[in-house]
Order: sequence, then C-alpha cells, then structure tokens
Amino acid sequence: MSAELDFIAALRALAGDPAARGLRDDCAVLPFGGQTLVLTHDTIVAGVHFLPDMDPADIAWRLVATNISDLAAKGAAPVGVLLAYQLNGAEARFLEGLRAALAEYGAPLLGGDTVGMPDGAAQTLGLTAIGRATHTPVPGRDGAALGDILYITGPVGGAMIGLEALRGGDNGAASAAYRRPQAQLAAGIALAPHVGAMMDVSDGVLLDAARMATASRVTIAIDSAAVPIAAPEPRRAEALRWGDDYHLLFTAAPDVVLPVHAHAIGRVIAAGKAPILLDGAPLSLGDDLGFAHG
Ligand SMILES: Nc1ncnc2c1ncn2[C@@H]1O[C@H](COP(=O)(O)OP(=O)(O)OP(=O)(O)O)[C@@H](O)[C@H]1O
Ligand SMILES: Cc1ncc(C[n+]2csc(CCOP(=O)(O)O)c2C)c(N)n1
Ligand SMILES: [Mg+2]
Repeated sequence: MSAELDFIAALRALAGDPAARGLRDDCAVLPFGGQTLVLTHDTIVAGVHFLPDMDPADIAWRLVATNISDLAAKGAAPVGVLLAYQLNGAEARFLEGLRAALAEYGAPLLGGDTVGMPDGAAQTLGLTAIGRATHTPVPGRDGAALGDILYITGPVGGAMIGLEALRGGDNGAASAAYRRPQAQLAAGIALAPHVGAMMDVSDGVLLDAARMATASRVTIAIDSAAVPIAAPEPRRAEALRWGDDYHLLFTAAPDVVLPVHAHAIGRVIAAGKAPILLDGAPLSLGDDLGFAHG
C-alpha cells in the first residue's frame, strides 16, 4: 500500500460518523436541517498538482474546478467555498482566476484563511467546497450493481497532453485541458437520480474504476478500446492511468435512458479475484493503475 492509503486507513478509526462514509467516497454527506450537505476539501501543491511558474489564474481555476468536480460526482449544487491561501506576491492573477472559476460554477466565496510562507517553500493551497444534494440518496462509489453498464462522460488523457504542451510553452488551446479542467457539474446533477455508483476521475480511470468496484464489492470489466481518449492512440495505456481528467465515471442499469451523453466502457460482473478486468486481464489496486501519493 502507498503511504497515502496507509494514512487514510489509520484515519478511519477516527471517522466513524456515517457522514464520513468510511472515508471511501469523494465527499462527506451530512443530513442537516431537512437537507443534505455535501462537503469536500482538496489541497494542491506546487510541483505536485501544478507547475510553480504557471499563470496563477490557472492555478486558482484548477483549485476550484477540482473541488467542484467532487461535488458534481454527488449531484450536489454548490453552496459556497472556503479558501486557504499562501501569499507569494502573485495575488492579482490568482484573484482573476478565482473570480472566473467561482462565477463559472455559481459558487460564492464564504471565507478562508491567508498565511505567509517560508522562503523556498512550495506553495500549498486548499479549498473546502460545500454543496447541497439535489437528489437523495446521494450517489456513492458503492452503488455499482450486477449487470450495470459502466460509463464515462468524456475522454481521458487530455490533461497529460495539456501539461506537456504547457511545459513546451503553450498557453492556449493545446494546454487548456490541464490549465482549465471542467467540472461536470450540470451532468452530475442530471445523472444523480439515474446512476448506481458515481465518482469523478482524478487519479486515472482504471484506478478510480477499481476503487468503485472495491467499494461496491463487484468486479468491473473494462473494454480499453471503448474508453474515449484525448491523446494519440499509441499513448492509450498512459491516458487510462495518468489522471486529472475530471469526467464522471458512473454505472447505470442497461434499461436506463441517460439524460446526458456518455460513453459505455464496461460492465459490472460478479466479484472475482480482482476489482477490474481490463480486456479480460485481472488487475488489482497494487498494480500500476493510476496516480498515488507517497
Ligand atoms: N487528511 C485527511 N483527513 C481526513 N480525511 C481524509 C484525509 N485525506 C483523505 N481523506 C478522506 O479519504 C477519502 C479519499 O480521499 P481522496 O482525496 O483520495 O478522495 P477524492 O477527494 O475523491 O480524491 P481527489 O482528491 O483526487 O478528488 C475521502 O473520503 C477523504 O475525505
Ligand atoms: C505538475 C503536475 N501536475 C499534475 C500531475 C498529475 N497529478 C498530480 S496529482 C494527480 C491526481 C489528483 O490528485 P489528488 O489525488 O491529490 O487529488 C495527478 C493526476 C503531475 N504529475 N504533475
Ligand atoms: Mg473525487
């Protein structure tokens, strides 16, 4: 197991409230005052999640969009966000990107915290996003049922190609999938009443599908050629593993008429030894399926 998974496993002892969903979901889901709040927090670090010298407006956009993407996976409408910011002298451009992203997703800034940073430290930014469930029960990673079809709302691998373009000096369309990921908020809200399981793809479609299969106690058979990619064909295997895609991965029964366009990429079968079968070959969480910290 990775250091990240070991730590989250240890945290489970402290996360017994049902709202924590066993730390096995994209968000906490908290019934409150007759409604259901959906809560998520993501941290991004220079050199890990963004390039230290990229436009701070794009950094702000990534911070907002990646968090709103977790709300999208729950079919939650944004209530607002709290920002944790480290001053580095580039505040003006950061604010421009923040304003644009919050306007895009209709998420008001509700508060946060601002601190200085030690010389030479990597900038670390955090965002808490709060949403309101538009449909209950709120979809989880654990709802994939035998016979369901596995779908994805769009291609993978675009951010991988976009980061390469950005590193090569592009600041336009070729790097946009990396600089300006699009949270599938409207799709998630439309899909929530129709899905079995749903999650956003942040760590790679294979790893995230394996997590869905594990949470749902099933095996998911994926047809690699059916997965739409935004990368050259010879890089298909990488595109399925790189991550940062932020499309929605979900299951639905075969007779469900989907309210949005999505690509069928696999099906849910009885639990076998491995969580996923890729073109018939069993793959486990320990295999190189996607992005992991530590
Ligand atoms: N430091 C932490 N304290 C409490 N819970 C944590 C911590 N780190 C992760 N978790 C929980 O562990 C689970 C898995 O976290 P992870 O960040 O992998 O999910 P995610 O938010 O869907 O992923 P991504 O950040 O790629 O969208 C979530 O329920 C998350 O809330
Ligand atoms: C500069 C740079 N930017 C991005 C990446 C790729 N990447 C970093 S974290 C992550 C998964 C989501 O993170 P988390 O699980 O922490 O939410 C991915 C796909 C990279 N290698 N280098
Ligand atoms: Mg997620």
